[in-house]
Amino acid sequence: METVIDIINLTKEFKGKKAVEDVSFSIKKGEVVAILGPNGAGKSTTILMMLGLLNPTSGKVSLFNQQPQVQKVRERIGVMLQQVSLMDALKVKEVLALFRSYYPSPLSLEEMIRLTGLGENELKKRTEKLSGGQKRRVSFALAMVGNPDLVFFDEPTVGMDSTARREFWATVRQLSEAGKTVIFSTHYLQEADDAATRILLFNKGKLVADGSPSTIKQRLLKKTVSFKVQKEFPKEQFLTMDHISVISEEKGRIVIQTEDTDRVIASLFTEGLQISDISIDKGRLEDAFEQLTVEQGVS
Ligand SMILES: Nc1ncnc2c1ncn2[C@@H]1O[C@H](COP(=O)(O)OP(=O)(O)OP(=O)(O)O)[C@@H](O)[C@H]1O
Repeated sequence: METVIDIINLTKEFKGKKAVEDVSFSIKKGEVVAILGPNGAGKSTTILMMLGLLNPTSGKVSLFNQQPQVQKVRERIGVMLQQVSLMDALKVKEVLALFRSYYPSPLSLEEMIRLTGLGENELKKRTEKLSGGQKRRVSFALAMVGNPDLVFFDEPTVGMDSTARREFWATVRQLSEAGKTVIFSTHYLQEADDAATRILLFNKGKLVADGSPSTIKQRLLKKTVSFKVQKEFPKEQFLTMDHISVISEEKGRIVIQTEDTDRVIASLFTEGLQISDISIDKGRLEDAFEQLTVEQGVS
């Protein structure tokens, strides 16, 4: 599959402070990639360098095997940023027509409407009369106007209601199926889990995890088996088992952290221990995210 983005040892310093440090990854055609991380993690700085809007201190970015500033590359990129600024005096339809005129082979107006769900009503409105959610729809349409092969969405669903969100992600899926590459940043972890084929997790300027949502979850979620015991629990013996990482006692229950809850249950029964009130907790993505961004350095 064609490589769309190649980032090699990318570093950005602001006044000697590293905002992005030695980040490398590549993205292939058709991937839907979520860029996640807490405030100040380096997401925006990385995206701005990918777009060629900020020069790296060191390292290299290439889009479609060329520098991001090259005009032919720019024509293949669509961007929707957080701050939507539209030309106030114009109607939505006029703004769309104006932007269409900038591109060599733009989408038809009908196609833009179909993709973004803009209604006749909204098209006739002046942009300053739009609600926040409607403005984002227009901004989405403008990102798509040049029929781009690569699209960047910065926190795309902020201000959208749940229906608009669902529609937006359904459209993103269609775009990916049509071979477009999509990169988005979000603070909604569930959204990254649902919509992305891959998650890049940033923390303190570094890329701390890179993988499919399920791989990341599998590696990071704290899965536990907990239960009550009649007699003393043979902790030392269980800690020697390779599928068990931590054993603790909480509120009169033994809690075993593990990557494989099935094997823990099997081991408990093989040992013939008298246990009761077993509970299995598969962990939550939100917690995994917290854990990862607190504990640094998981890669
Ligand atoms: N133009 C700038 N000048 C100085 N420091 C900057 C500049 N832009 C970003 N930084 C710093 O670089 C670090 C990374 O910022 P960045 O905006 O990339 O983070 P982010 O992950 O996008 O955060 P958020 O989720 O809050 O948007 C922060 O410490 C920030 O203060």
